[in-house]
Amino acid sequence: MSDVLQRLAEVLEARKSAAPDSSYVASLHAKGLNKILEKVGEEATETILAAKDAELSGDHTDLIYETADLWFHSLVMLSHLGETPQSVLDELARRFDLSGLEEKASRQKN
Ligand SMILES: N=c1c2ncn([C@@H]3O[C@H](COP(=O)(O)OP(=O)(O)OP(=O)(O)O)[C@@H](O)[C@H]3O)c2ncn1[C@@H]1O[C@H](COP(=O)(O)O)[C@@H](O)[C@H]1O
Repeated sequence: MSDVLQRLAEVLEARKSAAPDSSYVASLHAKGLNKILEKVGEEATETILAAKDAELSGDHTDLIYETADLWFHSLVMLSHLGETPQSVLDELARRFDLSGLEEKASRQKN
């Protein structure tokens, strides 16, 4: 796993037992899954709008910023449910390996 994801996952985990008023992530955990999902939804919408603007303007600053917000809140959601970013990376790796094998098999057929 990327070092940043690993370190961030550790902080998010620690925030689960922190006092709600001590940090933003602790306050999200205290408010519960619905609040976290609301934030994921909001950030997804903001990312879509930023992508549309990026295409028109060629400026990707907001696109990167909003995507970071979306990834971050998705990580809080995973952490709240007892999951880790490593599980998602493993799934992506599994699909990547699978598609690599399919590509090889189709090359062998031709
Ligand atoms: N990466 C982030 C991160 N990205 C975004 N955010 C917060 O996510 C929120 C984004 O929501 P919005 O854009 O809707 O802003 P808002 O209006 O302030 O949010 P709401 O009042 O609507 O909830 C902002 O408050 C940002 O500060 C983050 N907060 C924390 N982190 C990381 O999480 C770690 C733990 O954070 P704390 O729990 O705050 O210590 C930090 O060390 C950072 O590494």
